[in-house]
Amino acid sequence: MHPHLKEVLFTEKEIESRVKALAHEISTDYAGKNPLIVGILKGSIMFTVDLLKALSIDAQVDFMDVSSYGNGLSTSGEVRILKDLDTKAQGRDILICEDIIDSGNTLLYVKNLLAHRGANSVKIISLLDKPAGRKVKINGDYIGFEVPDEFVVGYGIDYAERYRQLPYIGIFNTDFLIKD
Ligand SMILES: O=P(O)(O)OC[C@H]1O[C@H](OP(=O)(O)OP(=O)(O)O)[C@H](O)[C@@H]1O
Ligand code: HPA
Ligand SMILES: [Mg+2]
Repeated sequence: MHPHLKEVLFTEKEIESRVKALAHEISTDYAGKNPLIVGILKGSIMFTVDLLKALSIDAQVDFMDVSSYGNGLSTSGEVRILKDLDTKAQGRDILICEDIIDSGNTLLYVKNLLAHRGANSVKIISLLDKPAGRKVKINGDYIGFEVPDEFVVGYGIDYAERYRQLPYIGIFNTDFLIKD
């Protein structure tokens, strides 16, 4: 375990098997469709790639970069688009692929935006759900794991751009907070 973590929540093996089960569910539910998987950068990079590899249906992928956390532990509440989709949302079955739903601000914003652009359907898949963090009413359609009210890192998820490379997910030890 990385020395800046308090605890490992999900091992590489546990993540791998949960992602495969989610991919199986998606492949069944979207059979005969060609969903557009929209990965939200950067936290969802590993999850989006692993999910895509495990799908048994045709799908397309695109990315949006939206950010609201900066380098801190709490959301600014203001969601900014840093990179928009290259693909038209109009008429598509969109599956937004996230690493974590915490306050819900990011997903509420992205879901409304894509629905406004005339998508045929917009659903949410998130590897992690932190219900205790919720500030707005939004839920995922597919969830990998529930997490406690702690700041988690690893498998794409960062604190101040660190720990994304870890193949497992754990609780960040706030003794290692960067103070300025
Ligand atoms: O439900 P919320 O409170 O909105 O939090 C969830 C979002 O926050 C994180 O992204 P962040 O803004 O840190 O960007 P990053 O993915 O590039 O780290 C995370 O990856 C989610 O996208
Ligand atoms: O628990 C978290 N960890 C990292 N980034 C986050 N963005 C929202 N919640 C979290
Ligand atoms: Mg972040």
